[in-house]
Amino acid sequence: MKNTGEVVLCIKSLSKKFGNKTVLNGIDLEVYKGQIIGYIGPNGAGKSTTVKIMLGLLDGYSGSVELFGKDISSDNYTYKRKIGYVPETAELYENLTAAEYLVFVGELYGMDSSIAEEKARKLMKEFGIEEVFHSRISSFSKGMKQKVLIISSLLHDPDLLFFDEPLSGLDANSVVIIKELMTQLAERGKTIFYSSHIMDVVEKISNRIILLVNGTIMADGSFEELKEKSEEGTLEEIFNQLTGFHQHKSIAQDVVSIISEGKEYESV
Ligand SMILES: Nc1ncnc2c1ncn2[C@@H]1O[C@H](COP(=O)(O)OP(=O)(O)OP(=O)(O)O)[C@@H](O)[C@H]1O
Repeated sequence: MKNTGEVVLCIKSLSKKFGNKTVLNGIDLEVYKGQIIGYIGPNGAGKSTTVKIMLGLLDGYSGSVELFGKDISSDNYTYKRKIGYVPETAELYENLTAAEYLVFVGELYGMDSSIAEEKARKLMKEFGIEEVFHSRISSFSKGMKQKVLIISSLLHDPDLLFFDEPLSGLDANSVVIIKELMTQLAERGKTIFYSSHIMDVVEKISNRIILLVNGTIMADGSFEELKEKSEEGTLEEIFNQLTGFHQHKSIAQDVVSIISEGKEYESV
């Protein structure tokens, strides 16, 4: 996909092994300011591994990763202040209150604590959870924890956002807010790397979709471009076609018959 905008992220020949297993196999990628990248692929394809490398959480890779024009291996982590991250599974400090946690995260990003607290309170209000600002996170529902996580990724106004299944546990109203939020942030020049298995959301909000299979980029383009090439209707169908998966009916049938096997034994 061609774009003449400012390059925010540049990956060259990125490979990563865990033991003998090659998880990323020579990835080349340029991402431009204001893009919403739908980063998709089967379980175990290497999506989280790529994101963790870009965040400086994983090393021992080959190739190069540049964020905001600087190689992350030679930068002294100042680039991290421009990044927001919602991990797929997060360890929140649940003994802290939301206020304590968000101020702590804000300070990690170099924010003044009173500014972080004020912004955090306002954002909690927007997400409808202001009344639990001073409650311990351990008492929150899954969706409330997810909202705190999303707020913690946005508090410092990052330029690049990594969202790994950010809608997990959110109710339908909140999902609409986050989708709209992503669109508006991208319009303001923020770049969003959005990793998800919910294909209809990826299809609607991404202006570029990257499909990773076995550590290799198998498709890269707008939804319309992928649709044209694969001659399929929805992103879910394109995904199944490009990953060569057509056995959903027979697998479901096998599962149903395995489940009913126990019943035959019982009735004997
Ligand atoms: N720390 C690790 N040690 C060994 N193997 C790992 C480690 N982290 C990931 N892997 C392996 O690397 C492969 C890619 O994992 P990764 O988490 O990047 O996949 P993913 O595309 O994010 O998958 P999912 O959609 O299931 O979240 C998997 O086979 C996984 O088992």
